[in-house]
Amino acid sequence: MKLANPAYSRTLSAEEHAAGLLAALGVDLDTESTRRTPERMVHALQELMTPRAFNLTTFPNLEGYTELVAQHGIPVVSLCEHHALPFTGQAVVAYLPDERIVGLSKLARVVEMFASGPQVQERLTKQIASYLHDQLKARGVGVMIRAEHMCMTLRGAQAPGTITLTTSLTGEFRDDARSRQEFFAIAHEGRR
Ligand SMILES: Nc1nc2c(ncn2[C@@H]2O[C@H](COP(=O)(O)OP(=O)(O)OP(=O)(O)O)[C@@H](O)[C@H]2O)c(=O)[nH]1
Ligand SMILES: [Zn+2]
Repeated sequence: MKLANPAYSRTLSAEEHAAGLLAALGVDLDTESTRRTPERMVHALQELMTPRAFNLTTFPNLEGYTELVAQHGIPVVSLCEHHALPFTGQAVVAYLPDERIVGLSKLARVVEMFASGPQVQERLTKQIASYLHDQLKARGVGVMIRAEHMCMTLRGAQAPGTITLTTSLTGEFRDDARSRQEFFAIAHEGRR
């Protein structure tokens, strides 16, 4: 990862920037333990910002399954775009199939795809729902995320234990009161 900075006559590598940042904050980078810290820091951030590639495999809904399909406990690991600190939690993803059903593992992969990189929880939640709605041509998609933001539990407000809950509903989940109720009942049932 190269970061261009017009203030420099050449392009500094992300590693050099990391070393500069840590040194400016007073971290001694001249010990056996910290010598490779800038490199590790860049790799760690790259890991958090790079989603794994996958195919969104779907199958024909031959049985005409029309009820809700829901998955609980999908891990959410993302970076708050305001502080570049992690926020982590779990997602519930549900959809009402029409002509296609999705490979179940793909729900977790879609969450990872949008969670990778700087985010806000509201946008993440909405992106997952909109993407699945469009790709599956589902009758409805519901997403609920519960997450802890390190930027407000470890520092700043220092409010450990706070959990932020966001939801995004499309199609029948948004427009039909019964479907919406069913989504929320199922989403809260899986609460851990
Ligand atoms: N809406 C939303 N806000 C977020 C999210 N992640 C972090 N934030 C908030 O972004 C805000 C940034 O506010 P600032 O006042 O600029 O930052 P700050 O001075 O570090 O504020 P404190 O965190 O209150 O110490 C904070 O209130 C964070 O809690 C998110 O996913 N969604
Ligand atoms: Zn933050």
